[in-house]
Amino acid sequence: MSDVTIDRLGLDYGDNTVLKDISFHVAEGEFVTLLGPSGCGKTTTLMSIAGLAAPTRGSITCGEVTLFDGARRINRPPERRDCGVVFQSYAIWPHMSVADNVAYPLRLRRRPKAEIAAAVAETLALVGMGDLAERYPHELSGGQQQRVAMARAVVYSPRVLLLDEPLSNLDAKLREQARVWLKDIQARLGLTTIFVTHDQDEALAMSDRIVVMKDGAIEQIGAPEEVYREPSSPFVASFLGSSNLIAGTVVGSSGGRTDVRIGQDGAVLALDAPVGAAVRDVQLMVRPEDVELSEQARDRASIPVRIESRMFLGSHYRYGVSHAGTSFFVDSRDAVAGPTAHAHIPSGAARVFDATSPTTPNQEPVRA
Ligand SMILES: Nc1ncnc2c1ncn2[C@@H]1O[C@H](COP(=O)(O)OP(=O)(O)OP(=O)(O)O)[C@@H](O)[C@H]1O
Repeated sequence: MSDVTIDRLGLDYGDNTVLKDISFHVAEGEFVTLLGPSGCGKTTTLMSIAGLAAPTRGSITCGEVTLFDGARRINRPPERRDCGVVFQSYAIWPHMSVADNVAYPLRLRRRPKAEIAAAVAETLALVGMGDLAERYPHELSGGQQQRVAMARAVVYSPRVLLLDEPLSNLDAKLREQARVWLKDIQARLGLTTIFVTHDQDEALAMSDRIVVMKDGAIEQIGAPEEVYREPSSPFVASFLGSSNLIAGTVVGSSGGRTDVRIGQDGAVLALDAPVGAAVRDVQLMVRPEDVELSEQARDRASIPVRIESRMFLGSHYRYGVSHAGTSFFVDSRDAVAGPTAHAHIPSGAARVFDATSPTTPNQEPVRA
């Protein structure tokens, strides 16, 4: 088995607690992404698994093998962890040819020459670099160097693949192509993979599950659709995709439905979202793409808005609108003339968060 279990992993640099006892599990063959803003501890988590950072407490296991256990003082050296690592910088040897770079992990493991030659040829073919085996890194493009780094990481069939922002040095177009081939190789080899990025699009596009991190703690773990559509906190909502966070006041609730007034004196929205009995001040999370904008009022739930700004984003327009002193964004495929219009927020489109409770790790949305 090559599943990975992180159990209450903590890491301090002096007084600075960088990992706050985090726990998650990566199933065999699964592609899990650590996503979060700069400094939240993604790389430290990955490097702890690789054996290149020193956790203070907790444990890391891969299948039956304990890689690290603070209480039992177990700390396997990196070369005995069987983890293939690809760094943002690629870290391929400049003085070695492509073939020698890829052969390097096998030579370290003292594999027979014929086996090395066969594995290098097979792996270079896998990453589409078969014709460039004799080139040196300075004779390669960034995308090709990245393929060499990937080939070197997978050539010895590691139990786990650890990827630290491997696509971030590529330009936008190459990056999109690289997502596809990297995911394809991972799936073909069935490699248990942990991927670090701060790019939400990359995380949504590639992952089986996403671990959203903030300040050394886990905010939410779930499938891409789940963390996008059902964020557990305003932080997750605003980190993944565009979100409006609209201040409101609960003016009534019953049977899983809640009436929320926008701002102090705006319209009242009837929402399919339960809230706790004592909750009054709330934040509504609504995605711009879920709000509809029309020139005429459609029904009683239509909200009159003033159009404050308009951006053309290719596939749609993004309008900045205001209603009773509250501003939010609305996406619309069609141009709307303005200066006034009507916004329609479907009853199921908003998530309701208690505005008075701090955003704590793993916080669930407000429930009845
Ligand atoms: N060797 C170190 N000594 C002291 N503090 C460190 C060390 N390495 C990392 N840190 C701190 O640990 C925190 C987490 O860093 P880490 O690199 O894991 O974040 P990250 O989420 O990967 O960020 P980024 O996306 O910018 O790489 C940061 O506050 C960083 O300054």
